[in-house]
Amino acid sequence: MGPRLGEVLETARVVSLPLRSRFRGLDHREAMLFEGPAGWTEFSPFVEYDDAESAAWLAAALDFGWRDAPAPRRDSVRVNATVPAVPAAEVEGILAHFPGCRTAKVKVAERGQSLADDVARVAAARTALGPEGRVRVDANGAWNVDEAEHAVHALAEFDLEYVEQPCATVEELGELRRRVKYMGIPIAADESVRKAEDPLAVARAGAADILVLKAQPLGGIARALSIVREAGLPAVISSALDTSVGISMGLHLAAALPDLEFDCGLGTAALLAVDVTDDPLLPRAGQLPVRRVAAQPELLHEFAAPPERADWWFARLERCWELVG
Ligand SMILES: O=C(O)CCC(=O)c1ccccc1C(=O)O
Ligand SMILES: [Mg+2]
Repeated sequence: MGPRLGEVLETARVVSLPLRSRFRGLDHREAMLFEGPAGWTEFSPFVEYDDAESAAWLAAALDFGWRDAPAPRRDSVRVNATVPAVPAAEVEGILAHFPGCRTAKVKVAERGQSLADDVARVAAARTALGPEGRVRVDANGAWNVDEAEHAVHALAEFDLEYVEQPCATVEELGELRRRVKYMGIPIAADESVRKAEDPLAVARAGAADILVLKAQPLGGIARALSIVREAGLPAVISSALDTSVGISMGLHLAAALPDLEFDCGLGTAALLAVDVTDDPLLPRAGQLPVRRVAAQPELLHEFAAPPERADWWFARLERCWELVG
């Protein structure tokens, strides 16, 4: 079945990849990569996540490295451009890294910024994409219900495709959804799925119209597929700012879904200044091909994390290994 720990340790490497712009307060992305019989795989919970939460990411990494992914139902996946909380003047430059993407996801509600910053950034994205483009926003749960309602009103003129995780809790999402329903702007749940004790609670409460799913935090492709099946809501598959190896895991999840009506947040390799392969999963003509990715030894070496960071990741791997069981 699964590997022995020694087998994982044999190929495991830790990288620290510079980002093109700050994202989630980061300017480098650390990730652990290792190779199983099914191919290269990625274990990259954010460094502040505790072991219990990170164990699901390890289960996903082991699943993708040691078991074949489900049969793909499509050979390419349309992706959105991901726009970090940059000044409006930088939006065009970001979008240029996502050639052919008709959809942009714009980060909003960044700490230290104002609603006017969000309005300017979203306006820039709408101007760049034109009236046929699709613009969605992601607040990562930062607004309370009143702030979210106010922001939705301020952003509605840019014709939003949906608002992702406007508030932190399922109750707040449900309340906001009732308040803005008349405007026809759907609510998507992200953290309320991937960080919740019960990922189906938000669907059961009728608090969201769309689920955003990430393969690693949900424990892998099979578990994410069963959440979609049981929730009965449309799904958007997204990355967690993974390397191209982790993106490939998300792509195989997106490719296995019976229905995929929204563009997926899997174009984020474009936010990295370097990757672990010289054939990265970068959007072309607004899409990614569904394929596996091999990490290249010379890039793993060139962008290796400092020794003390690698030691930290190996210790984390061993602690999470105990929890996965
Ligand atoms: O969905 C996307 O466009 C990219 C992924 C993304 O935004 C993201 C990346 C890392 C951590 C959290 C998130 C998020 O969707 O909140
Ligand atoms: Mg999100």
